[in-house]
Amino acid sequence: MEPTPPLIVMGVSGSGKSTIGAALAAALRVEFIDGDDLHPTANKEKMAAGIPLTDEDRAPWLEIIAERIGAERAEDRSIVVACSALRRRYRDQLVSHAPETVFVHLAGDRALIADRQANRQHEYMPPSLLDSQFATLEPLQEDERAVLVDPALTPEEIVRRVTESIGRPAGTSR
Ligand SMILES: Nc1ncnc2c1ncn2[C@@H]1O[C@H](COP(=O)(O)OP(=O)(O)OP(=O)(O)O)[C@@H](O)[C@H]1O
Ligand SMILES: O=C(O)[C@H](O)[C@@H](O)[C@H](O)[C@H](O)CO
Repeated sequence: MEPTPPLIVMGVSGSGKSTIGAALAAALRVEFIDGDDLHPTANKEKMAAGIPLTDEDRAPWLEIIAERIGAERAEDRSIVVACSALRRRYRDQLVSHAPETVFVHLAGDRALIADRQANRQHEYMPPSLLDSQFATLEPLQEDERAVLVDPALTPEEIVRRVTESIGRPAGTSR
């Protein structure tokens, strides 16, 4: 079997990246890292103040994540990462050290995601930034390795679909 590719669980704020990323990593028995935890403090403060990040704000953060994926690959290890990855150029940067990486896009209905955001606590991300998240989101393109899933499904069903589509049904680690 080919090794499990790195996975980046992407989507707007509140789409379920942290929840699904952790569940996928557990199913695949690989490490999980949450991009939320890797933002510089200045980025967190900006978002907490209700100001969307710019390309310049995101670039160093994306680089940290890209290098981390590359470091795992150099050790022949897969990884699951939760990262918004909203724009094509961000995604290209994220996979620059591991082009076999597969994006899992939690492509959801705005009303569902707004409802979930309203019912959770977040360290720094206010629901008011959801519009800018959707405005920034660029759909995956045909030449990107990706699996699209609806975040309205249960986490168990999402994990089942993703692991099947990458040829790694849950529990069959590399
Ligand atoms: N498939 C699902 N079914 C039901 N509830 C879900 C599902 N996925 C996530 N949730 C819930 O939706 C809320 C948002 O999920 P989560 O925090 O994982 O999203 P996120 O994309 O990581 O958000 P952010 O990027 O803002 O940190 C949480 O309360 C979580 O428990
Ligand atoms: O690119 C971005 O705008 C950010 O990564 C946001 O998406 C948040 O960090 C994350 O979703 C937590 O709410």
